Amino acid sequence: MSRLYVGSEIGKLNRVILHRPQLGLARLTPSNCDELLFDDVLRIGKAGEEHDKFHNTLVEHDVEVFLLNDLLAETLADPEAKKWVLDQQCSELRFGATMAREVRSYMEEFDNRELSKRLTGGVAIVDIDPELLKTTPKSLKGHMLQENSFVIEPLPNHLFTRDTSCWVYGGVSVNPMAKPARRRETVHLKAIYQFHPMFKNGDFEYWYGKEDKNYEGATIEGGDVEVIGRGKVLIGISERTTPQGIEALARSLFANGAANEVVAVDLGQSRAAMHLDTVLTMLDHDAFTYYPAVVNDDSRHFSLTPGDDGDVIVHERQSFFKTLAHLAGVERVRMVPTGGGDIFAAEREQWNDANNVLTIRPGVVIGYERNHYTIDRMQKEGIKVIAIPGDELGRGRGGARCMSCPIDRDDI
Ligand SMILES: NC(=O)NCCC[C@H](N)C(=O)O
Repeated sequence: MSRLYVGSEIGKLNRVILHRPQLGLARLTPSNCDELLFDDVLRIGKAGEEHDKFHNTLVEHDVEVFLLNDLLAETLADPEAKKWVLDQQCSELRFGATMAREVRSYMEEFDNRELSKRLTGGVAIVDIDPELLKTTPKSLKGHMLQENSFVIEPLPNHLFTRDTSCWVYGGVSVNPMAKPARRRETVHLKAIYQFHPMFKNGDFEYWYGKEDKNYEGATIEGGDVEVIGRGKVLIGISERTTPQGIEALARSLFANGAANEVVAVDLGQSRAAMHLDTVLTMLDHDAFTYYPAVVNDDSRHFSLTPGDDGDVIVHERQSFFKTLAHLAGVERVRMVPTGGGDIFAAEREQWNDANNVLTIRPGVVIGYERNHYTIDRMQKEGIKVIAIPGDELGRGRGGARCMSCPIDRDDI
């Protein structure tokens, strides 16, 4: 059984989960893309090519890649897993009893590969039979469907595998997502981790999100969670990750002795800086890239440490850069800011995920080639940047770090 363990942000990256988006992107239109958290419609073929380039770059650098649709299809081969996934995705609460039956029997006809594709890419009313549901006298929802309605909503943000689940040391958090457009993604990751042969008997813990319950406001998204190493974890308080979510994850990590300190940093609430990794990412033992307009030495931040009886002790700290040095276990940190032209260049490059690079070993990162000012600055600090195209993929507002979920990474 291969190791399931993520010991750091920058140690040698061994295995990741990616999602190559196709059908999900084909469903994006100008009228639904806002709701689906994309800023535009994409050129699907081009986005696929860019993703292949990212995938191949990882393989060339000795990283083993697993694709979400393959893992999900293999998971669905287990009848218990298939039943569980369909119970979740075709529930009566979602459709009403009659329509739930119709949708379920439609989905059950697919082979596992096609079912995986449809669960992630969505099913539109026109894919089934528009007449069938409209004329079902017992389904009120059926009567209300329009020609462009979805029966199973597409999940184009599965592209950002970092967010839906995140591995922290010897376990995983299957994340309760903040935005309705992403909540169903978690069902697929839960199914994979519970039933897929690679994970089913794996030696790992569940830190958070495993129970089938409403987590209300206690949301976490993996883009906010950075595993610094040496038992330290840095988490953004953001548009997506709440203080109560962080506290719950910290308690669970501490209860198991998996972490000894969690630092939570306030990022405010904005779409541009929706996750910590859109404004701050670790590049090397002592180097981070950051977007100073959102996160800087004055950022409000708190240290959570284990207290008595399972409680956490919270204390506010001063000087965020000193805290980063403390977390990284170094004397001082080198901070590489976004951009390098003027303030406009910095804002443009942050928007295009200049800070959202994927470190594959200390001092070596993968990032979008378009962010040349930030790349230049990183190179001047001795960081090796492997540039990939991302003009289409970037319209979903995520870069290489967001598009990868490490499941095996070395300690530092
Ligand atoms: N970690 C990240 O920053 N992930 C990017 C997520 C982008 C996606 N369109 C979203 O809004 O959730």
